Amino acid sequence: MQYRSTRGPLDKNLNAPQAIIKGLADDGGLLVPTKFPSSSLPIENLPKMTYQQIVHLILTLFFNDFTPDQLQKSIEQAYGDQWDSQQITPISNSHSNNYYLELFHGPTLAFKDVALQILPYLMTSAVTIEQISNKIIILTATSGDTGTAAMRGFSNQPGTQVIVFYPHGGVSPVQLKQMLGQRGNNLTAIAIEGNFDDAQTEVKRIFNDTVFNQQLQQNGYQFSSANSMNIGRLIPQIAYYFSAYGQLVDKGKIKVGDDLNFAVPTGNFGDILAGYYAKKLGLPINKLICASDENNVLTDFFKTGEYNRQREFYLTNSPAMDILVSSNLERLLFDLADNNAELISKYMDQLVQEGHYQVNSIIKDQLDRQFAAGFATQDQVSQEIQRIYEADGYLIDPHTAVASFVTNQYQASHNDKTPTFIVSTASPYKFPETVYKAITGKPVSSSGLAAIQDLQNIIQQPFSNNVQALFNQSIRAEQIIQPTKMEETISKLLTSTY
Ligand SMILES: N[C@@H](CCOP(=O)(O)O)C(=O)O
Repeated sequence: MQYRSTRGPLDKNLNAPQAIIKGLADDGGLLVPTKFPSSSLPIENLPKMTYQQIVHLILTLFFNDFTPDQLQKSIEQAYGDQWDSQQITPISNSHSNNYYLELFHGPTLAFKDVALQILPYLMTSAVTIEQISNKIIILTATSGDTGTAAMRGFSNQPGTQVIVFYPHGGVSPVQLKQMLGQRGNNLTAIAIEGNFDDAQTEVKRIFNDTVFNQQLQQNGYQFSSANSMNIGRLIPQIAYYFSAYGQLVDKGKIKVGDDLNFAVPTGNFGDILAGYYAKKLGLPINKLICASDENNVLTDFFKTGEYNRQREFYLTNSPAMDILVSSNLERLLFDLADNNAELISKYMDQLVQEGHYQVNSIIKDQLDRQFAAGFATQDQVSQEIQRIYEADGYLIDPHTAVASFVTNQYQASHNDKTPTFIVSTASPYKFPETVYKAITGKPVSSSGLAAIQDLQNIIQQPFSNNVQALFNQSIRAEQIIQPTKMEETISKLLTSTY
Protein backbone atom coordinates (compact mmCIF):
# COMPACT_ATOMS: atom_id res chain seq x y z
CA MET A 1 0.00 0.00 0.00
CA GLN A 2 1.34 3.39 -0.99
CA TYR A 3 0.62 6.69 0.77
CA ARG A 4 0.55 10.24 -0.57
CA SER A 5 -0.07 13.74 0.72
CA THR A 6 -3.58 15.27 0.68
CA ARG A 7 -1.94 18.41 -0.70
CA GLY A 8 0.77 17.18 -3.03
CA PRO A 9 1.49 15.34 -6.26
CA LEU A 10 1.26 11.57 -6.63
CA ASP A 11 4.94 11.12 -7.40
CA LYS A 12 6.12 11.43 -3.78
CA ASN A 13 4.63 8.21 -2.52
CA LEU A 14 5.69 6.41 0.64
CA ASN A 15 5.12 2.86 1.75
CA ALA A 16 3.34 2.19 5.07
CA PRO A 17 6.47 2.01 7.30
CA GLN A 18 7.78 5.25 5.77
CA ALA A 19 4.37 6.93 6.23
CA ILE A 20 4.18 5.87 9.89
CA ILE A 21 7.68 7.12 10.64
CA LYS A 22 7.09 10.38 8.78
CA GLY A 23 3.78 11.26 10.47
CA LEU A 24 3.12 14.41 8.43
CA ALA A 25 3.86 15.03 4.73
CA ASP A 26 6.61 17.52 3.84
CA ASP A 27 4.08 19.91 2.29
CA GLY A 28 2.03 20.03 5.52
CA GLY A 29 -0.65 17.69 4.13
CA LEU A 30 -1.78 14.44 5.73
CA LEU A 31 -0.75 11.03 4.40
CA VAL A 32 -3.54 8.92 2.88
CA PRO A 33 -3.62 5.73 0.78
CA THR A 34 -3.03 6.48 -2.91
CA LYS A 35 -5.81 3.97 -3.62
CA PHE A 36 -8.25 3.04 -0.88
CA PRO A 37 -8.57 -0.78 -0.51
CA SER A 38 -11.43 -1.94 -2.72
CA SER A 39 -12.21 -5.12 -0.80
CA SER A 40 -15.06 -5.15 1.71
CA LEU A 41 -14.56 -6.95 5.02
CA PRO A 42 -16.69 -10.07 5.56
CA ILE A 43 -19.29 -8.64 7.98
CA GLU A 44 -21.11 -11.97 8.31
CA ASN A 45 -18.01 -13.36 10.09
CA LEU A 46 -17.70 -10.50 12.58
CA PRO A 47 -19.77 -12.02 15.42
CA LYS A 48 -17.38 -14.99 15.55
CA MET A 49 -14.20 -12.95 15.35
CA THR A 50 -12.05 -11.75 18.25
CA TYR A 51 -11.00 -8.12 18.40
CA GLN A 52 -7.45 -9.19 17.56
CA GLN A 53 -8.61 -11.01 14.42
CA ILE A 54 -10.55 -7.95 13.23
CA VAL A 55 -7.52 -5.67 13.73
CA HIS A 56 -5.40 -8.19 11.85
CA LEU A 57 -7.70 -8.09 8.82
CA ILE A 58 -7.63 -4.30 8.75
CA LEU A 59 -3.91 -3.89 9.25
CA THR A 60 -3.21 -6.45 6.53
CA LEU A 61 -5.19 -4.32 4.08
CA PHE A 62 -3.44 -1.03 4.87
CA PHE A 63 -0.02 -2.04 6.19
CA ASN A 64 0.97 -4.88 3.87
CA ASP A 65 4.63 -3.80 3.84
CA PHE A 66 4.95 -5.26 7.33
CA THR A 67 5.44 -9.03 7.55
CA PRO A 68 2.47 -11.09 8.84
CA ASP A 69 4.65 -11.98 11.81
CA GLN A 70 5.39 -8.31 12.62
CA LEU A 71 1.68 -7.49 12.50
CA GLN A 72 0.71 -10.53 14.55
CA LYS A 73 3.29 -9.81 17.28
CA SER A 74 2.28 -6.14 17.43
CA ILE A 75 -1.37 -7.12 17.84
CA GLU A 76 -0.61 -9.66 20.57
CA GLN A 77 1.40 -7.13 22.57
CA ALA A 78 -1.07 -4.28 22.06
CA TYR A 79 -4.30 -6.07 22.92
CA GLY A 80 -3.38 -8.23 25.90
CA ASP A 81 -4.15 -8.20 29.57
CA GLN A 82 -3.35 -4.50 30.04
CA TRP A 83 -7.02 -4.04 29.02
CA ASP A 84 -9.80 -4.20 31.57
CA SER A 85 -12.02 -6.05 29.11
CA GLN A 86 -11.15 -9.12 27.05
CA GLN A 87 -13.29 -7.72 24.27
CA ILE A 88 -11.04 -4.61 24.26
CA THR A 89 -13.95 -2.36 23.19
CA PRO A 90 -17.09 -3.90 24.72
CA ILE A 91 -20.57 -2.54 24.13
CA SER A 92 -22.95 -1.68 26.94
CA ASN A 93 -26.49 -2.94 27.34
CA SER A 94 -29.30 -1.42 25.37
CA HIS A 95 -30.43 2.06 26.29
CA SER A 96 -33.62 2.25 24.21
CA ASN A 97 -32.43 1.90 20.62
CA ASN A 98 -29.03 3.33 21.53
CA TYR A 99 -25.91 1.50 22.68
CA TYR A 100 -22.62 2.65 24.12
CA LEU A 101 -19.37 1.56 22.50
CA GLU A 102 -16.94 1.65 25.42
CA LEU A 103 -13.48 2.60 24.20
CA PHE A 104 -12.02 3.40 27.62
CA HIS A 105 -10.89 0.06 29.03
CA GLY A 106 -7.22 0.56 28.14
CA PRO A 107 -4.40 1.63 30.47
CA THR A 108 -5.07 5.40 30.26
CA LEU A 109 -8.88 5.17 30.24
CA ALA A 110 -9.58 6.81 26.86
CA PHE A 111 -10.06 5.72 23.25
CA LYS A 112 -6.55 6.85 22.34
CA ASP A 113 -5.19 3.64 23.89
CA VAL A 114 -6.75 1.58 21.09
CA ALA A 115 -4.22 2.92 18.61
CA LEU A 116 -1.48 4.05 20.97
CA GLN A 117 -1.02 0.60 22.44
CA ILE A 118 -0.11 -0.71 18.96
CA LEU A 119 1.61 2.28 17.32
CA PRO A 120 4.88 1.84 19.29
CA TYR A 121 5.24 -1.74 17.99
CA LEU A 122 4.42 -0.69 14.43
CA MET A 123 6.93 2.15 14.77
CA THR A 124 9.69 -0.20 15.96
CA SER A 125 9.02 -2.60 13.08
CA ALA A 126 8.91 0.31 10.62
CA VAL A 127 12.29 1.53 11.83
CA THR A 128 13.71 -1.98 11.36
CA ILE A 129 12.21 -2.31 7.86
CA GLU A 130 13.54 1.10 6.80
CA GLN A 131 16.91 0.48 8.53
CA ILE A 132 16.76 3.82 10.33
CA SER A 133 19.42 4.45 12.95
CA ASN A 134 18.07 7.83 14.17
CA LYS A 135 16.21 8.07 17.44
CA ILE A 136 12.53 8.77 16.72
CA ILE A 137 11.16 11.81 18.58
CA ILE A 138 7.42 11.41 19.03
CA LEU A 139 6.25 15.00 18.99
CA THR A 140 2.68 15.27 20.27
CA ALA A 141 0.07 17.96 20.90
CA THR A 142 -2.66 17.04 23.31
CA SER A 143 -5.83 18.41 24.83
CA GLY A 144 -5.64 15.75 27.51
CA ASP A 145 -5.97 12.17 26.33
CA THR A 146 -3.50 11.65 23.48
CA GLY A 147 -0.54 12.83 25.55
CA THR A 148 -1.05 10.33 28.33
CA ALA A 149 -1.79 7.47 25.94
CA ALA A 150 1.30 8.26 23.84
CA MET A 151 3.51 8.40 26.93
CA ARG A 152 2.09 5.13 28.21
CA GLY A 153 2.39 3.37 24.84
CA PHE A 154 5.96 4.50 24.08
CA SER A 155 7.22 4.29 27.68
CA ASN A 156 10.79 2.86 27.61
CA GLN A 157 10.31 1.81 23.95
CA PRO A 158 13.91 1.53 22.61
CA GLY A 159 14.92 4.14 20.03
CA THR A 160 12.09 6.55 20.85
CA GLN A 161 11.57 9.66 22.94
CA VAL A 162 8.17 11.28 23.56
CA ILE A 163 7.67 15.04 23.94
CA VAL A 164 4.12 16.15 24.67
CA PHE A 165 2.76 19.71 24.70
CA TYR A 166 -0.55 20.42 26.41
CA PRO A 167 -2.52 23.59 27.21
CA HIS A 168 -1.80 24.90 30.72
CA GLY A 169 -5.11 24.84 32.61
CA GLY A 170 -6.81 23.19 29.62
CA VAL A 171 -6.88 19.56 30.79
CA SER A 172 -8.70 17.91 33.69
CA PRO A 173 -6.89 17.34 37.02
CA VAL A 174 -6.85 13.57 36.39
CA GLN A 175 -5.53 14.01 32.83
CA LEU A 176 -2.79 16.27 34.22
CA LYS A 177 -1.90 13.78 36.92
CA GLN A 178 -1.74 11.01 34.33
CA MET A 179 0.67 12.96 32.13
CA LEU A 180 2.90 14.03 34.99
CA GLY A 181 2.77 10.56 36.52
CA GLN A 182 3.65 8.33 33.54
CA ARG A 183 6.80 6.36 34.26
CA GLY A 184 9.50 5.90 31.65
CA ASN A 185 13.02 7.12 30.86
CA ASN A 186 11.98 8.64 27.52
CA LEU A 187 8.95 10.79 28.46
CA THR A 188 8.45 14.56 28.79
CA ALA A 189 5.20 16.55 29.07
CA ILE A 190 5.32 20.35 28.97
CA ALA A 191 2.48 22.85 29.39
CA ILE A 192 2.16 25.82 27.06
CA GLU A 193 0.51 29.16 27.77
CA GLY A 194 -2.04 28.71 25.01
CA ASN A 195 -4.75 26.34 23.81
CA PHE A 196 -4.63 23.02 21.97
CA ASP A 197 -4.74 24.71 18.56
CA ASP A 198 -1.65 26.76 19.48
CA ALA A 199 0.17 23.55 20.45
CA GLN A 200 -0.89 21.63 17.34
CA THR A 201 -0.10 24.50 14.94
CA GLU A 202 3.38 24.89 16.40
CA VAL A 203 3.99 21.12 16.36
CA LYS A 204 3.08 21.03 12.65
CA ARG A 205 5.34 24.03 11.95
CA ILE A 206 8.26 22.42 13.79
CA PHE A 207 7.70 19.19 11.85
CA ASN A 208 8.36 21.02 8.63
CA ASP A 209 11.06 23.44 9.76
CA THR A 210 13.76 22.30 7.34
CA VAL A 211 16.74 23.86 9.10
CA PHE A 212 15.74 22.50 12.51
CA ASN A 213 15.11 19.05 11.05
CA GLN A 214 18.54 19.04 9.39
CA GLN A 215 20.18 19.88 12.73
CA LEU A 216 18.26 17.04 14.35
CA GLN A 217 19.29 14.61 11.62
CA GLN A 218 22.93 15.56 12.13
CA ASN A 219 22.56 14.68 15.79
CA GLY A 220 20.83 11.39 15.09
CA TYR A 221 17.17 12.36 15.64
CA GLN A 222 14.05 12.62 13.52
CA PHE A 223 10.44 13.47 14.27
CA SER A 224 7.34 11.33 14.15
CA SER A 225 3.89 11.88 15.61
CA ALA A 226 1.50 10.12 17.99
CA ASN A 227 -1.40 12.36 16.96
CA SER A 228 -4.09 11.21 14.58
CA MET A 229 -2.30 13.06 11.79
CA ASN A 230 -0.13 9.89 11.79
CA ILE A 231 -1.82 7.27 9.61
CA GLY A 232 -0.51 4.64 12.05
CA ARG A 233 -2.79 6.17 14.69
CA LEU A 234 -5.84 6.23 12.47
CA ILE A 235 -6.01 2.82 10.79
CA PRO A 236 -6.11 0.68 13.99
CA GLN A 237 -9.14 2.73 15.12
CA ILE A 238 -11.22 1.36 12.22
CA ALA A 239 -11.35 -1.98 14.04
CA TYR A 240 -13.71 -0.96 16.83
CA TYR A 241 -16.45 0.04 14.40
CA PHE A 242 -16.41 -3.48 12.98
CA SER A 243 -16.13 -5.04 16.43
CA ALA A 244 -19.16 -3.05 17.66
CA TYR A 245 -21.22 -4.23 14.70
CA GLY A 246 -20.25 -7.87 15.29
CA GLN A 247 -21.09 -7.64 18.99
CA LEU A 248 -24.55 -6.23 18.25
CA VAL A 249 -25.28 -9.00 15.73
CA ASP A 250 -24.03 -11.53 18.28
CA LYS A 251 -26.45 -10.16 20.88
CA GLY A 252 -29.29 -10.59 18.38
CA LYS A 253 -30.08 -6.85 18.33
CA ILE A 254 -29.52 -6.48 14.58
CA LYS A 255 -29.14 -8.79 11.58
CA VAL A 256 -26.09 -8.91 9.31
CA GLY A 257 -26.58 -6.17 6.72
CA ASP A 258 -28.74 -3.88 8.90
CA ASP A 259 -27.68 -0.25 9.06
CA LEU A 260 -26.26 1.42 12.18
CA ASN A 261 -25.53 5.01 13.12
CA PHE A 262 -22.45 6.03 15.12
CA ALA A 263 -22.41 9.25 17.12
CA VAL A 264 -18.84 10.37 17.76
CA PRO A 265 -17.59 13.04 20.18
CA THR A 266 -15.32 14.96 17.85
CA GLY A 267 -12.28 17.20 18.25
CA ASN A 268 -9.46 16.49 15.82
CA PHE A 269 -11.80 14.39 13.59
CA GLY A 270 -9.65 11.23 13.75
CA ASP A 271 -12.17 8.99 15.49
CA ILE A 272 -15.09 9.82 13.21
CA LEU A 273 -12.84 9.56 10.15
CA ALA A 274 -11.99 5.99 11.19
CA GLY A 275 -15.77 5.38 11.13
CA TYR A 276 -15.96 6.84 7.63
CA TYR A 277 -13.13 4.53 6.53
CA ALA A 278 -15.03 1.59 8.10
CA LYS A 279 -18.03 2.53 5.97
CA LYS A 280 -15.83 2.62 2.87
CA LEU A 281 -14.69 -0.90 3.77
CA GLY A 282 -18.28 -2.11 3.64
CA LEU A 283 -19.63 -1.63 7.18
CA PRO A 284 -23.35 -0.77 6.88
CA ILE A 285 -23.38 2.72 8.39
CA ASN A 286 -26.31 5.02 7.74
CA LYS A 287 -25.18 8.25 9.44
CA LEU A 288 -22.02 9.30 11.20
CA ILE A 289 -23.14 11.88 13.74
CA CYS A 290 -20.45 14.46 14.47
CA ALA A 291 -20.92 15.72 18.03
CA SER A 292 -19.14 18.87 19.24
CA ASP A 293 -18.98 20.85 22.46
CA GLU A 294 -19.26 24.66 22.59
CA ASN A 295 -16.30 24.80 20.17
CA ASN A 296 -18.86 24.03 17.48
CA VAL A 297 -16.91 24.90 14.35
CA LEU A 298 -17.77 21.47 12.87
CA THR A 299 -21.51 21.78 13.56
CA ASP A 300 -21.53 25.02 11.58
CA PHE A 301 -19.38 23.46 8.87
CA PHE A 302 -21.77 20.55 8.34
CA LYS A 303 -24.69 22.98 8.25
CA THR A 304 -23.26 25.57 5.85
CA GLY A 305 -20.24 24.04 4.10
CA GLU A 306 -18.11 26.91 5.43
CA TYR A 307 -15.28 26.05 7.83
CA ASN A 308 -14.65 29.20 9.84
CA ARG A 309 -12.13 29.06 12.67
CA GLN A 310 -12.48 32.78 13.45
CA ARG A 311 -14.42 32.46 16.65
CA GLU A 312 -13.88 32.38 20.37
CA PHE A 313 -12.09 29.36 21.82
CA TYR A 314 -13.88 27.95 24.89
CA LEU A 315 -12.37 25.84 27.67
CA THR A 316 -15.20 23.41 28.46
CA ASN A 317 -15.97 20.44 30.68
CA SER A 318 -15.11 18.20 27.69
CA PRO A 319 -11.49 19.40 27.32
CA ALA A 320 -10.28 16.75 24.87
CA MET A 321 -12.71 18.24 22.32
CA ASP A 322 -11.67 21.87 22.82
CA ILE A 323 -10.32 22.28 19.29
CA LEU A 324 -11.07 24.72 16.47
CA VAL A 325 -8.76 23.34 13.78
CA SER A 326 -9.81 19.74 13.23
CA SER A 327 -6.85 18.20 11.42
CA ASN A 328 -8.42 15.08 9.98
CA LEU A 329 -11.29 16.84 8.25
CA GLU A 330 -8.66 17.38 5.55
CA ARG A 331 -8.52 13.63 4.90
CA LEU A 332 -12.31 13.41 4.58
CA LEU A 333 -12.46 16.35 2.16
CA PHE A 334 -9.65 14.85 0.09
CA ASP A 335 -11.66 11.65 -0.25
CA LEU A 336 -14.93 13.43 -1.04
CA ALA A 337 -13.13 15.60 -3.59
CA ASP A 338 -12.00 12.49 -5.44
CA ASN A 339 -8.37 12.86 -4.33
CA ASN A 340 -8.12 16.41 -5.71
CA ALA A 341 -4.96 17.55 -3.87
CA GLU A 342 -4.97 20.93 -5.61
CA LEU A 343 -8.42 21.76 -4.27
CA ILE A 344 -7.54 20.62 -0.73
CA SER A 345 -4.34 22.62 -0.85
CA LYS A 346 -6.38 25.68 -1.80
CA TYR A 347 -8.83 25.17 1.09
CA MET A 348 -6.03 24.67 3.63
CA ASP A 349 -4.17 27.77 2.39
CA GLN A 350 -7.38 29.78 2.74
CA LEU A 351 -7.79 28.48 6.28
CA VAL A 352 -4.30 29.72 7.20
CA GLN A 353 -4.46 33.03 5.28
CA GLU A 354 -8.12 34.03 5.76
CA GLY A 355 -9.29 31.83 8.63
CA HIS A 356 -12.04 30.13 6.63
CA TYR A 357 -12.95 28.25 3.43
CA GLN A 358 -16.16 27.13 1.72
CA VAL A 359 -16.40 23.65 0.18
CA ASN A 360 -18.01 23.18 -3.23
CA SER A 361 -21.55 21.85 -3.68
CA ILE A 362 -20.41 18.33 -4.70
CA ILE A 363 -18.61 17.90 -1.38
CA LYS A 364 -21.45 19.53 0.56
CA ASP A 365 -24.03 17.12 -0.95
CA GLN A 366 -21.98 14.12 0.15
CA LEU A 367 -21.53 15.55 3.64
CA ASP A 368 -25.32 15.94 3.89
CA ARG A 369 -25.93 12.37 2.76
CA GLN A 370 -23.43 10.67 5.07
CA PHE A 371 -23.18 12.88 8.15
CA ALA A 372 -25.30 14.65 10.73
CA ALA A 373 -23.94 17.13 13.26
CA GLY A 374 -24.83 18.95 16.45
CA PHE A 375 -23.34 20.33 19.64
CA ALA A 376 -23.99 20.45 23.38
CA THR A 377 -23.35 23.27 25.82
CA GLN A 378 -21.67 22.54 29.16
CA ASP A 379 -25.02 22.71 30.96
CA GLN A 380 -26.53 20.27 28.46
CA VAL A 381 -23.56 17.95 29.06
CA SER A 382 -24.21 17.94 32.82
CA GLN A 383 -27.94 17.39 32.31
CA GLU A 384 -27.24 14.49 29.96
CA ILE A 385 -24.88 12.79 32.45
CA GLN A 386 -27.62 13.10 35.08
CA ARG A 387 -30.39 11.93 32.71
CA ILE A 388 -28.54 8.77 31.72
CA TYR A 389 -27.53 8.02 35.30
CA GLU A 390 -31.09 8.39 36.53
CA ALA A 391 -32.62 6.42 33.65
CA ASP A 392 -30.15 3.55 33.49
CA GLY A 393 -27.81 3.81 36.51
CA TYR A 394 -25.08 4.15 33.88
CA LEU A 395 -22.23 6.65 34.27
CA ILE A 396 -20.91 8.49 31.22
CA ASP A 397 -18.09 10.98 30.89
CA PRO A 398 -18.62 14.53 29.57
CA HIS A 399 -17.37 13.73 26.03
CA THR A 400 -19.71 10.75 25.77
CA ALA A 401 -22.48 12.99 27.12
CA VAL A 402 -21.92 15.40 24.24
CA ALA A 403 -22.52 12.56 21.76
CA SER A 404 -25.46 11.22 23.75
CA PHE A 405 -27.15 14.65 23.85
CA VAL A 406 -26.57 15.28 20.15
CA THR A 407 -27.93 11.80 19.31
CA ASN A 408 -31.19 12.51 21.14
CA GLN A 409 -31.53 15.85 19.44
CA TYR A 410 -30.87 14.29 16.03
CA GLN A 411 -33.25 11.38 16.57
CA ALA A 412 -36.05 13.69 17.72
CA SER A 413 -35.66 16.08 14.79
CA HIS A 414 -35.09 13.50 12.03
CA ASN A 415 -37.29 10.63 13.17
CA ASP A 416 -34.35 8.31 12.42
CA LYS A 417 -34.97 4.91 14.08
CA THR A 418 -31.65 3.36 13.03
CA PRO A 419 -29.97 1.66 16.04
CA THR A 420 -27.22 4.00 17.14
CA PHE A 421 -23.90 3.57 18.88
CA ILE A 422 -22.81 6.42 21.07
CA VAL A 423 -19.04 6.20 20.98
CA SER A 424 -17.86 6.40 24.61
CA THR A 425 -14.43 7.89 24.32
CA ALA A 426 -13.34 8.21 27.95
CA SER A 427 -13.95 6.84 31.41
CA PRO A 428 -16.10 9.01 33.71
CA TYR A 429 -13.27 8.70 36.26
CA LYS A 430 -11.11 10.98 34.13
CA PHE A 431 -13.55 13.79 34.87
CA PRO A 432 -14.86 13.05 38.38
CA GLU A 433 -15.50 16.72 39.30
CA THR A 434 -17.93 17.25 36.39
CA VAL A 435 -19.58 13.84 36.74
CA TYR A 436 -20.02 14.13 40.53
CA LYS A 437 -21.68 17.53 40.21
CA ALA A 438 -23.92 16.33 37.40
CA ILE A 439 -25.29 13.35 39.31
CA THR A 440 -25.51 14.89 42.80
CA GLY A 441 -26.31 18.50 41.91
CA LYS A 442 -23.50 19.63 44.27
CA PRO A 443 -19.86 20.44 43.50
CA VAL A 444 -17.39 17.93 44.90
CA SER A 445 -15.13 19.47 47.56
CA SER A 446 -12.11 17.53 46.29
CA SER A 447 -10.34 17.17 42.95
CA GLY A 448 -8.34 14.55 41.04
CA LEU A 449 -7.91 11.26 42.90
CA ALA A 450 -9.90 12.39 45.94
CA ALA A 451 -12.79 13.30 43.63
CA ILE A 452 -12.60 9.85 42.01
CA GLN A 453 -12.93 8.35 45.48
CA ASP A 454 -15.88 10.63 46.29
CA LEU A 455 -17.57 9.64 43.05
CA GLN A 456 -17.08 5.96 43.81
CA ASN A 457 -18.64 6.45 47.24
CA ILE A 458 -21.80 7.59 45.48
CA ILE A 459 -22.02 4.91 42.82
CA GLN A 460 -20.69 2.07 44.98
CA GLN A 461 -19.06 0.07 42.20
CA PRO A 462 -15.56 -1.44 42.38
CA PHE A 463 -12.78 0.23 40.39
CA SER A 464 -11.40 -1.57 37.36
CA ASN A 465 -7.66 -2.37 37.49
CA ASN A 466 -6.77 0.58 35.27
CA VAL A 467 -8.73 3.06 37.41
CA GLN A 468 -7.18 1.59 40.56
CA ALA A 469 -3.70 2.03 39.04
CA LEU A 470 -4.16 5.83 39.03
CA PHE A 471 -3.71 5.75 42.80
CA ASN A 472 -0.19 4.33 42.51
CA GLN A 473 1.39 7.14 40.50
CA SER A 474 3.67 9.82 41.91
CA ILE A 475 3.88 12.97 39.80
CA ARG A 476 6.63 15.21 38.43
CA ALA A 477 6.55 19.03 38.70
CA GLU A 478 4.78 20.93 35.91
CA GLN A 479 6.92 22.90 33.43
CA ILE A 480 5.19 25.80 31.64
CA ILE A 481 6.47 27.65 28.55
CA GLN A 482 5.22 30.05 25.85
CA PRO A 483 4.28 28.34 22.52
CA THR A 484 7.04 30.39 20.85
CA LYS A 485 9.57 28.52 23.01
CA MET A 486 8.51 25.01 21.95
CA GLU A 487 11.26 24.53 19.36
CA GLU A 488 13.96 25.88 21.67
CA THR A 489 12.71 23.61 24.48
CA ILE A 490 12.86 20.54 22.22
CA SER A 491 16.36 21.51 21.21
CA LYS A 492 17.49 21.86 24.83
CA LEU A 493 15.85 18.59 25.82
CA LEU A 494 17.58 16.71 23.02
CA THR A 495 20.91 18.46 23.57
CA SER A 496 20.89 17.20 27.12
CA THR A 497 20.58 13.66 25.78
CA TYR A 498 23.15 13.99 22.88
N1 LIG B 1 -8.46 15.04 21.67
C1 LIG B 1 -7.05 14.97 21.59
C2 LIG B 1 -6.45 16.07 20.77
C3 LIG B 1 -5.45 15.47 19.83
O1 LIG B 1 -6.13 14.63 18.95
P1 LIG B 1 -5.49 13.45 18.13
O2 LIG B 1 -6.57 12.47 17.96
O3 LIG B 1 -5.02 14.04 16.88
O4 LIG B 1 -4.34 12.90 18.91
C4 LIG B 1 -6.39 14.79 22.94
O5 LIG B 1 -7.05 14.38 23.88
O6 LIG B 1 -5.21 15.06 23.07
